[in-house]
Amino acid sequence: MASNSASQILAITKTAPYSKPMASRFLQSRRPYLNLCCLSQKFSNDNALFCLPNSKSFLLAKELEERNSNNHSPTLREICLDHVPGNVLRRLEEVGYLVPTDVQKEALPVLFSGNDCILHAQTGSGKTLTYLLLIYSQINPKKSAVQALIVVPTRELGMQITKVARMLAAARHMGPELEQKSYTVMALLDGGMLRRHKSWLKAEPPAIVVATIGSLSQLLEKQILKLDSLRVLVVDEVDFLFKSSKQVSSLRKLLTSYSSCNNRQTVFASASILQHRRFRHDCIQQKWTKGDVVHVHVNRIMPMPACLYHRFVICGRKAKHQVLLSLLQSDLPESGIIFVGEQSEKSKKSGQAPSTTAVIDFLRASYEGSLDILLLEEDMNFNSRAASLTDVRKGDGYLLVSTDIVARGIDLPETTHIYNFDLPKTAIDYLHRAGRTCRKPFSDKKYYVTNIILSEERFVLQRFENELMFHCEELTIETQG
Ligand SMILES: Nc1ncnc2c1ncn2[C@@H]1O[C@H](COP(=O)(O)OP(=O)(O)OP(=O)(O)O)[C@@H](O)[C@H]1O
Repeated sequence: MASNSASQILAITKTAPYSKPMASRFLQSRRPYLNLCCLSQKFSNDNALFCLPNSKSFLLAKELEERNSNNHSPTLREICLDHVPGNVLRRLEEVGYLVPTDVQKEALPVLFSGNDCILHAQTGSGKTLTYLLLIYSQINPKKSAVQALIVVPTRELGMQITKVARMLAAARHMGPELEQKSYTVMALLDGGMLRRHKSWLKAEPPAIVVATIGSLSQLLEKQILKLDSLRVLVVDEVDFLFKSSKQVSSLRKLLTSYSSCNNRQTVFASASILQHRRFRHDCIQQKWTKGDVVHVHVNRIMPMPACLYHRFVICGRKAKHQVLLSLLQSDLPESGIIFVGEQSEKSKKSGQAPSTTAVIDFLRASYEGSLDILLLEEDMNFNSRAASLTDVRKGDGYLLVSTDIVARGIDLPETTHIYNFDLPKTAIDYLHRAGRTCRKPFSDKKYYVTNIILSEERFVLQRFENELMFHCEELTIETQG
């Protein structure tokens, strides 16, 4: 460790066990000494620079270093060493993934030892990185064949996972021996440009494919996509896919006919696997996985993250919009998602506008805050859906009005508030909607889920509370007009 007390800048070497959030948490416990807003950090290959604002910095850095030497909790690098290529590990550190989350700590050793795995951990706990690291440990970039396949329920989630997979593959510090060949990742998602994908698949199959089941099935049936060299198969949001009557038969076929569990490692991931013992049994019976599949269940007594704070407001149907507005005015979210129920077929047939439109129109007319008001729902075309998510990710702050289409897997870490304008249908849907916030694994900030309900819906919410073991606090709102 080197210190420069004049400028109070410290260079701490061998900081691998410390991520920015972890260092921040440590320093936060010494808040009287520090104004954390002034803390910044830069990572190079193995070193980090902590810029600390006052004369206590040397002391703190020394303590950090001591902890460093006493710390037995393995870093992500230590867990992945000998399995994941060095260029991917360096990329991990460049983007700030240094300390493993609980699911990464528990599941990666199991996965690296070759077991099939049911990854069952809270929303926002880092399951994506877990299975991507397994994939990078297994695939050979020099081989031109599909070696890993990730199946997802929606185009939006597929785009997000493709981005993370490509980000890990984009190694800037590769040695000359690795520079010639990098990992290729293809997104085969509903609404994509399938003709272009077909020629690409034939000419030079990518190492990793991220796919929705519909697009995937078409290409498998036409034998344009072959899975002979498949080493890892991941099914993300597995409970959702098995529940979907449209997708389940194609999924079963993929798991047993197009490839065999004996020739691949299989990973099923979700924050909600109901009757998980039964599911594991089915996995083995149906030969979706090998017989020694491991159920990695993290935080089993707490299905939802502890940093979520749940509230409800009871009001009449006509007052809901006004209550939402009052909540936005008092909460001042950094960014928020407003979940609205899907339009029923009956209401569609009668030519009524969907509830999302009514909420959007109301907010555009009445909301005077600085957040962008955006819409994302199934009935929009794929380009408009992508445009909404791009706008959301621009980082200027948003209020995203959406249906359950964004409830599964979508990672928008800036979201501080969730509003259930309409209650979800099931406790599992509640869990996934709520899980669109609280997505910074080492943060101890509080995040809010607020339910705007009619008095007769109170028992439904109470049922969710019992099932998911959380407490929801009543809020009274004074509305204008
Ligand atoms: N080791 C890590 N250190 C810091 N941040 C991490 C780490 N692992 C994952 N993250 C971040 O945590 C967030 C949530 O991760 P991810 O999307 O994988 O959650 P998930 O478990 O798949 O959640 P869901 O069940 O909702 O899909 C992401 O923003 C990701 O970048």
